[in-house]
Amino acid sequence: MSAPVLELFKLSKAYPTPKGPAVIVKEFNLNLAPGEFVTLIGHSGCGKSTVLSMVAGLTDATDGAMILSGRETNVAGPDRGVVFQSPCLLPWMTAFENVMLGVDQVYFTAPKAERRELAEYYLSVVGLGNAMHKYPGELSQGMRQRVGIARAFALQPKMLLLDEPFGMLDALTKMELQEVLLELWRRNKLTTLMVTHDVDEAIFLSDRVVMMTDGPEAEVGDILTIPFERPRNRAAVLADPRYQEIRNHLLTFLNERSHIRPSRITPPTMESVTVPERSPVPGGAVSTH
Ligand SMILES: Nc1ncnc2c1ncn2[C@@H]1O[C@H](COP(=O)(O)OP(=O)(O)OP(=O)(O)O)[C@@H](O)[C@H]1O
Repeated sequence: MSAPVLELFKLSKAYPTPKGPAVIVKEFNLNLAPGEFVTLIGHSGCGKSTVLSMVAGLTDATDGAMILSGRETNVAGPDRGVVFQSPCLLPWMTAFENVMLGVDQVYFTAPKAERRELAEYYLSVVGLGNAMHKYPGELSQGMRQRVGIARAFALQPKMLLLDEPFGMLDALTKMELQEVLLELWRRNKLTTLMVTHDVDEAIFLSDRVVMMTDGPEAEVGDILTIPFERPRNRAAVLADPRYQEIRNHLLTFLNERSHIRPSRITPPTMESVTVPERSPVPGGAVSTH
């Protein structure tokens, strides 16, 4: 088996408070294999974004280690493309210019024509072939998020990090952009870590879904492997009898088991880096909010 692209070992984050440190995430362990698509789900405020932000190098870990492609790191870099809920585009620049901003910085030694080609290619792939010279104010929210996705892919990072990228979109646009993301991910084989509140989105997109325990001191509570073949067809996935079982497993965790801390049951050792994967069990509700 190939070496993991990302290894998180006992990653922890605490914020100072007048009453002492507030430990948000404690000893978070996870490995991502090359090209793997992993989603993080958990209750609101449990620390999902904190984990993603530490992986992005935007938040310092208080403890633990993060190894990216075999090297320990704790700073941000163009090897990780990040997409947030809102793409934060510069309003005085066109979609193309917004994408070029990052491309010019990362590939400053490449000829201008190649850099333009890169930006144009990814803007076309996300469906903005005819709108790339429009300003953010002239684009819908879904189109702006397409720019955000194109911008992340155009940097050709080693990893893609997504923090609820479709959280502000209507259901139809969300489904369209999930397909766009999956197609880009398939073509680029990018190792991806995504935070979502949407259980169905997690199932449709992921190879594995990581369930976080409730905060404070949130950790990996359970991991479920999603067995559906790729490329995935939404209708076929929804019609698969395993779909409801998987969904129920995730919802049962969120409703009944997210307060249970595996590390307090099993002493934290190197072995606990790989949380045992459980078979689906019945249960049920809708999202992690
Ligand atoms: N700079 C900070 N200082 C103190 N506490 C913080 C800071 N940033 C985040 N927190 C706390 O860390 C906890 C986890 O926040 P985080 O945004 O990671 O959760 P989340 O699971 O992504 O939430 P949501 O699903 O609602 O987006 C929250 O209780 C939050 O208040």
